[in-house]
Amino acid sequence: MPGIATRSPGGVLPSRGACGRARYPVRCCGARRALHVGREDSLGHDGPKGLLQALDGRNLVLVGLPGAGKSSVGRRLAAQLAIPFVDADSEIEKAAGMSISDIFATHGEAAFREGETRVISRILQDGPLVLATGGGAFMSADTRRAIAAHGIAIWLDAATDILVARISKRTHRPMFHNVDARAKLKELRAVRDPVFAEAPIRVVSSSGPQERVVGAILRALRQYSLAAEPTPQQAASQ
Ligand SMILES: Nc1ncnc2c1ncn2[C@@H]1O[C@H](COP(=O)(O)OP(=O)(O)OP(=O)(O)O)[C@@H](O)[C@H]1O
Ligand SMILES: O=C(O)C1=C[C@@H](O)[C@@H](O)[C@H](O)C1
Ligand SMILES: [Mg+2]
Repeated sequence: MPGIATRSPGGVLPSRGACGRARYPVRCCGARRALHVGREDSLGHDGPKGLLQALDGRNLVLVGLPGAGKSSVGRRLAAQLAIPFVDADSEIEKAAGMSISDIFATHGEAAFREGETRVISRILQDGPLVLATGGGAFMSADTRRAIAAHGIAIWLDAATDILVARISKRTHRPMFHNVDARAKLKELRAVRDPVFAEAPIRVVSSSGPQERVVGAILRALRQYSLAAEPTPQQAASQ
């Protein structure tokens, strides 16, 4: 789309390993680390530093339906980890110099999607950071590949009733203009959930304090990193 600039060319980014699962240097204190999973201190004994080390500079990329909490929970997650937070929708609006509603109205959805893929590809190169994607971003195979190469996709999922309640308080998403929010969400869910399910981590974005969802993400990340195979170097040092 004219007007949506990227600092780097779009397309698939150089891979650092298929989904990266087996390449995180994670087993720094071996199985003992598993004891920390599920405790109140979801960051574990060595706090954000240890988790970030385990993630090896990868971005944490929130995906999920509109209203799942990608932006609001993502901002809190980044604050806890003391890494930058970037919202892809806001970056697209900044790059285009207009709101998403205006992009849809002026250029159409296909042009928005092209711009979205390019902008996300560019942001992923600036990690480690927490990236909140737009609700439809993960549907792009190019974007999924770029996320797998540079980060970990975390599917924030929520019950339809919860999403409807959250969405009906907002007016800034063109997809929900003049339509029945529940029907639209069901339609989106049918198409998108099987694709969101490709994300290696799924966390339920329940109602209640957003900090609880952040805690659930941190525990899931720790579990995920614990499940990874140690690199040969780590195995040697254990
Ligand atoms: N866990 C939660 N508990 C209560 N309210 C929440 C929770 N998560 C998000 N919300 C609220 O739901 C609304 C939608 O959240 P948010 O904008 O973060 O969703 P999103 O996934 O970024 O949506 P979009 O794809 O449209 O950008 C906000 O008003 C936010 O405060
Ligand atoms: O679900 C979607 O397709 C969208 C969600 C928003 O985050 C925006 O990216 C845009 O409104 C499209
Ligand atoms: Mg958002």
